[in-house]
Amino acid sequence: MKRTDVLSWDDYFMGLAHLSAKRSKDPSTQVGAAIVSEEHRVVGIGYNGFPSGCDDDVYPWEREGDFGDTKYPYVVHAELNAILNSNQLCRGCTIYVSLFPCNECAKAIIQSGIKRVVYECDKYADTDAVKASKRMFLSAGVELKQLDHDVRLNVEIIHHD
Ligand SMILES: O=c1ccn([C@H]2C[C@H](O)[C@@H](COP(=O)(O)O)O2)c(=O)[nH]1
Ligand SMILES: [Zn+2]
Repeated sequence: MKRTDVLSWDDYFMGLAHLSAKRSKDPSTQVGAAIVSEEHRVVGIGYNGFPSGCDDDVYPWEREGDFGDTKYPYVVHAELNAILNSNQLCRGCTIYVSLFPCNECAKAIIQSGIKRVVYECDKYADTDAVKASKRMFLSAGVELKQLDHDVRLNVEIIHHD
């Protein structure tokens, strides 16, 4: 008899987004994103981190201070990295993202033709950035779906002798 208690597509791809987030060096918020086609093929994945060539031991991870001394002007968001890393057009795709996209990511998501956003955490829902995102997604007809549960990953690395 076949197994039936398998991961749903949504949990499977949210799990992939979480796996990607595990690459993030951001000490406070690690975000992962996975773009998936209508045929359930992975088109791109990403996490939040500094651009290539910008050494993450040199650039700041601070949240507060002068703007240029914080991470904010430098970090590439997970969603944008997933779009930039994509191996085909994102038109009609779904993006799975562990944190609701900010307004800058929302613009990139809409312009790349992504039609659906599946997300988990919405901890910045009260910010102007996320309010602007939701406004743009609504105008652009992008479907939003928040998972009603969290996908947890326990990745264990077992070293051989
Ligand atoms: O749409 C988004 C919004 C934020 N991020 C990244 C950018 C930062 O690295 C963190 C947020 O850091 P806080 O310390 O929680 O302010 O999340 C993203 O990848 N995508
Ligand atoms: Zn963003």
